Amino acid sequence: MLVAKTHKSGVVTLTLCRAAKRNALSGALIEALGTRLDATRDEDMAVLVVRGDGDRAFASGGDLDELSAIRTVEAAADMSHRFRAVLEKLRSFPVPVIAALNGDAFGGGAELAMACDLRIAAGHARIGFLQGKLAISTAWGGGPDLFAALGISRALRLLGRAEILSAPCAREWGLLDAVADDGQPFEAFVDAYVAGFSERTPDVMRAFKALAHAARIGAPRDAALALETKHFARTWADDAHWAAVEASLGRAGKVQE
Ligand SMILES: CC[C@@H](C(=O)O)C(=O)SCCNC(=O)CCNC(=O)[C@H](O)C(C)(C)COP(=O)(O)OP(=O)(O)OC[C@H]1O[C@@H](n2cnc3c(N)ncnc32)[C@H](O)[C@@H]1OP(=O)(O)O
Repeated sequence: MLVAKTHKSGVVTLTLCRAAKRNALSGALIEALGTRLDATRDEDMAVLVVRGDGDRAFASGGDLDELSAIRTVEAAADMSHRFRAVLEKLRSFPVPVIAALNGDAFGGGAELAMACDLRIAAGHARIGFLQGKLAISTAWGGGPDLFAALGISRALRLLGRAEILSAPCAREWGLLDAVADDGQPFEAFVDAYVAGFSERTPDVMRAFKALAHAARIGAPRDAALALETKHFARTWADDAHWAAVEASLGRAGKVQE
């Protein structure tokens, strides 16, 4: 199995299972990821986690052995479109997607991480857009994602110098939202981080993701506002909202006594 799936308390986790090749993104692995994403998008969940198997790599990029068969401009463009289409499934996934970097995210692996909405990492993980070193540019939407996340100057620096950032540095730059403490087991770190999201109802997380996606694609303000109203009205009228209001008033009452 190339992409394993677990579902626990509102959290679906997809794991890239190619640790012997540092989760290098072969055509088969990318296709399996796309299939899993399609089969998962309507499940009842608050958040999706994507991670790699093992502790060396989240994903070491495109499979360099396999991709070496691609030698023409047309075939390269075709590969770029096919792989990017799968990463688009993450960008437009109906709930927030968290990339949990169990190890290095290099090249296309960094693009995969950027296609997710949030990134967290083990302390030893690194992020590197190494494409320039291989005399290529980004291919799967990671370039635009990186400029949006870091701004022109820092994104150009990372790409142009093919710099590798340590997890603490990537956190300082805002590429990572959280980094595991020294000695903290990775699974416990991920569970604790994700719990903050999985406490929310799936509908609320779908609403927030819709806004996040609108922001990512630079949707016109009118469209973003229409989305906001649509999701807000739905969540407002839902029983979960009124149960939360009751619970909140009950707590407030106790404080006043
Ligand atoms: C269009 C593609 C482009 C993009 O989308 O932008 C790319 O992604 S290009 C790829 C960019 N990535 C890299 O250049 C990273 C290459 N890998 C490494 O630097 C290292 O492997 C590592 C990730 C730092 C891990 O190092 P280590 O733990 O020491 O493992 P090994 O180096 O010994 O590798 C083990 C095993 O895995 C194979 N491997 C690793 N990465 C790839 C890869 N990207 N493609 C294919 N195979 C990969 C490596 O060859 C070893 O195989 P065996 O020798 O058979 O054990």
